Amino acid sequence: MSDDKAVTIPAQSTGPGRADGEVLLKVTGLQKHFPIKKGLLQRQVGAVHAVDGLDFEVRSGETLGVVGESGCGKSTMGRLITRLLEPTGGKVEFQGKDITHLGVGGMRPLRRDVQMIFQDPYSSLNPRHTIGTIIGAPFKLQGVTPEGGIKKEVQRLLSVVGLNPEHYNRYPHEFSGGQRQRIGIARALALNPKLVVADEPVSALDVSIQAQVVNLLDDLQQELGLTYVIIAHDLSVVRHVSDRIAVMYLGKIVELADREQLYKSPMHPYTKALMSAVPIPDPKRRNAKSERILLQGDVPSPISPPSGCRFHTRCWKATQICKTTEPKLIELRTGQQVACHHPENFADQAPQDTVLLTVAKAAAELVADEVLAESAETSAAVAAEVAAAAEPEAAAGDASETVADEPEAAADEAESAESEPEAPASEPEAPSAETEASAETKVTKETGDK
Ligand SMILES: Nc1ncnc2c1ncn2[C@@H]1O[C@H](COP(=O)(O)OP(=O)(O)OP(=O)(O)O)[C@@H](O)[C@H]1O
Repeated sequence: MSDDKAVTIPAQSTGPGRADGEVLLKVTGLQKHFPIKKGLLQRQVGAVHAVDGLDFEVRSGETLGVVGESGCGKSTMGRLITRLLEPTGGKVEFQGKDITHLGVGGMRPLRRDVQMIFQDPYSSLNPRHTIGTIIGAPFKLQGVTPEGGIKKEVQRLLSVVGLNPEHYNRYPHEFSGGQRQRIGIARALALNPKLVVADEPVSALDVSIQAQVVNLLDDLQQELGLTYVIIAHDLSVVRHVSDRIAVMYLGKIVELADREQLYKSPMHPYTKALMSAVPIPDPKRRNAKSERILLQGDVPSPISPPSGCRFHTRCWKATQICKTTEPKLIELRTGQQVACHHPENFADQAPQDTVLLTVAKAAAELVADEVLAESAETSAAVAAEVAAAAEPEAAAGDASETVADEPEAAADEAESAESEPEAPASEPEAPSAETEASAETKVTKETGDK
């Protein structure tokens, strides 16, 4: 989908309890490493860490949006949970049943319950088959005869997805892109599935058609009680249809939050960067906090992902701990999990670590001053709130002290993003010039090796 074109999709209905259903799908430590082989003997010389330890749940009736840049492992994740791919590690449970390593035979009954809609409506439909044959194929594969026969059921499905049932005998090339995607949706719905995984369902379509297909998916969810995992490379589509959103970066989930919370106060810097790239269609809001965050360089190779936090090579907040220690995905706020040492809109998780890496300073140059200042301000305000809530008594006595301390630390942070690193605000004593210089040299040397 083009970045400069905004998709105007009205906010979708969020029925009561839509996200409160039973857990339909549970994924634990899910991994997929594609081996890289070389030579005559086809020895394995490495692996593409496409999906590298995912943990999440999908509840009945909800829509989980999964976003991330190209190559971060979204499609692989989709194929793993629909069991089109065999995981390297971890566990996939569907309705409490472990389906991680089920064979073709074991998966057959489950194929009815879990369906996938593919990105490209041009290549995912066999051009030699009529749409009647295409949509009717799942019945034949499963040996199911619907009431009234396959033809009648296929015609019913055609009208459900907004196509003319009379077109049963036409071929895919006789339909437009949007209509072909409707055919793909009808095929996915044939066996009345519980979970539908849609991999970039609208990104191959014309912008004007995208909203129609998204609305169709939403209507079908209301009518048929479907559960969706919708994969997209940016937030402009999933923001309107998802109850929760998982943000992926290099094979990992870096943030998983309720839609509202993610938009109101994203915590991972990468989420913030992705959100800044979403065009704002409302002209009144065009100038409001819409500073675009440009990310430095490309996504690193999933063959040898960066150490620690994988985003540290492009993050404007990265410090030494980000390079050495992988942050765990933890629930910092109810309904919002994040894997970050220095989250936005929340108290710093590693406040002692304030010296920015050289790469972070380079990344900060691509981020508008306003964004850096706002980031420092909100983080400081939240930190003060958290401190006050944690120690109400102490806060009552030392309120002025606590509040006065935090913005200073934050101001240091903003400053250090632009200038040479300052002495860490929380250190009891400023480190000597020598210590500071050696820290900087070490960082420069290490990052120079990249
Ligand atoms: N069959 C495969 N063999 C080897 N590497 C693969 C295979 N499939 C995917 N990959 C690699 O795994 C990584 C993740 O790919 P994946 O398609 O899941 O990402 P994505 O986020 O869906 O990207 P896109 O939006 O471009 O499809 C990429 O580096 C890709 O090259």
